[in-house]
Amino acid sequence: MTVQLEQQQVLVVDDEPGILAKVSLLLASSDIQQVITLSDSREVLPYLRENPVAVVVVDWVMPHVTGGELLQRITTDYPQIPVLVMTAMGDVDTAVSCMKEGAFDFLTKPVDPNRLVASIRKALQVSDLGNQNRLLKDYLLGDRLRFPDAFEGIVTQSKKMRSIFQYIEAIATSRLPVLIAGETGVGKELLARAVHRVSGVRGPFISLNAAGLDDFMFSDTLFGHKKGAFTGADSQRDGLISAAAGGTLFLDEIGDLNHSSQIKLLRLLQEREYYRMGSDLLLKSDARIVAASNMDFEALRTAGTFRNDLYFRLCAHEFRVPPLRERLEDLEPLVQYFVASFALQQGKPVPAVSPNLIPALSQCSFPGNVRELYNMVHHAVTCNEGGVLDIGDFPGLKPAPARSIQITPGENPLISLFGRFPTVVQVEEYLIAEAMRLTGGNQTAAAEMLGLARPTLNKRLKHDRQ
Ligand SMILES: Nc1ncnc2c1ncn2[C@@H]1O[C@H](COP(=O)(O)OP(=O)(O)OP(=O)(O)O)[C@@H](O)[C@H]1O
Repeated sequence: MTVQLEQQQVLVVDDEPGILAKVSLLLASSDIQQVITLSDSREVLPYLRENPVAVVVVDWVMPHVTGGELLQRITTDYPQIPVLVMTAMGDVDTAVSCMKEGAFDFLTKPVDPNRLVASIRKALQVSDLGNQNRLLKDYLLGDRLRFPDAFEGIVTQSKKMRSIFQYIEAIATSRLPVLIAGETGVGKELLARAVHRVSGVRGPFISLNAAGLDDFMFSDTLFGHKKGAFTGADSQRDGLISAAAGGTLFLDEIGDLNHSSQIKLLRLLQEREYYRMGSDLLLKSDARIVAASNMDFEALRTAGTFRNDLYFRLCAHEFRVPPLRERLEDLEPLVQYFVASFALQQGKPVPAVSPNLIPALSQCSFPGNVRELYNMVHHAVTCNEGGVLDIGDFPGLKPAPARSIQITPGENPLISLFGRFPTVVQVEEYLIAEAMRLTGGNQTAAAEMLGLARPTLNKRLKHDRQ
């Protein structure tokens, strides 16, 4: 769950544009890419309200809002953001007062480039660690979600699923791709929609299923084409990537993508740029990519059918949705939810669910996962007329075998002793009788052996004699 350095924004504030340009260049050449500069200190607080900034570097002396005032506001309102202060006044008093106010570091102008880069790197690490700590704390503190509405319609009681919800919240502000793995029908698309909702982007959620698309179909559907690009291209097509502007592009069945399409997708992910078919005009995309597949990527990569570089681009954030058979605690709430919604759709009273049904369903392996259960319940509710949904409403479903424990006498000393597995009362009686026998009837010694008070043993013996 690490927050990648690539996405961590460094905000540099100085009223001298020349210094801002120098610092940007220095940081870019030191592989710190996400640098935002502001020369008007009045814009800093509004910017922080809207953007996930990891580190702030401020000049101490600035018109309008001074570095000191900013430092105070940031350390109060955003205690998780380390603030580095730069100042031309290398005096001890300023250094002491800004460190007292909670600055992360203090750098004297002209700033030594190596020292500045080293200090920002350290601050980024601290910020990243802070993020992880907060996430971990949230996780340990329990089940709380910050955006429960985003997960509405995903029915679950599974801890594994709740951890996925928390992971989705943790990566919400990142714009890096997300890869969702899991068998068919586990709910990958539902979770992709949750990623979209939690991230709060304004654009739409656009879905493209890559299964069975050849390179031409994939390119045309995703990137669109220019009018006249090929026979039959009577008008321009914008493509789904254009439709997903400012939103999320969900690429389903990504493991099916052929080699040429993989290269085009890789370019889109690396450069955030693409061409419509038949056009030389380079277009930009800001859509967030969420991809899903029910295939085993390790096997695909080993077999050479899926490019390693594309995989590593896609899996900046990655999670696996467990199959239904690994979260059987979800069976009952899902059945109840589907029964109620299908009955409502069909204008029927909601049938009761027989207590035998869930144990019987628990025997199924559900290769089609929640989708398979959905279809089974749909069929059962449609056919049911008795008002109670039972095993008979599910073709081929067998009752769960009665729970009987077979123990052979040789395997268990209790069975050898009692002839069958004894009850608690039988064991108590046996223990008391044995203690009395071994102590020659001495109740005090027997009570001690049994861990009982003597009056208790006495009472038990009297009771047994009655
Ligand atoms: N936890 C859930 N609560 C309610 N409905 C669910 C849940 N999980 C899955 N479903 C339903 O099951 C069906 C399959 O879900 P979805 O399409 O998200 O699965 P998928 O993993 O994307 O499948 P595929 O790999 O075949 O594309 C949908 O009708 C979805 O609404």
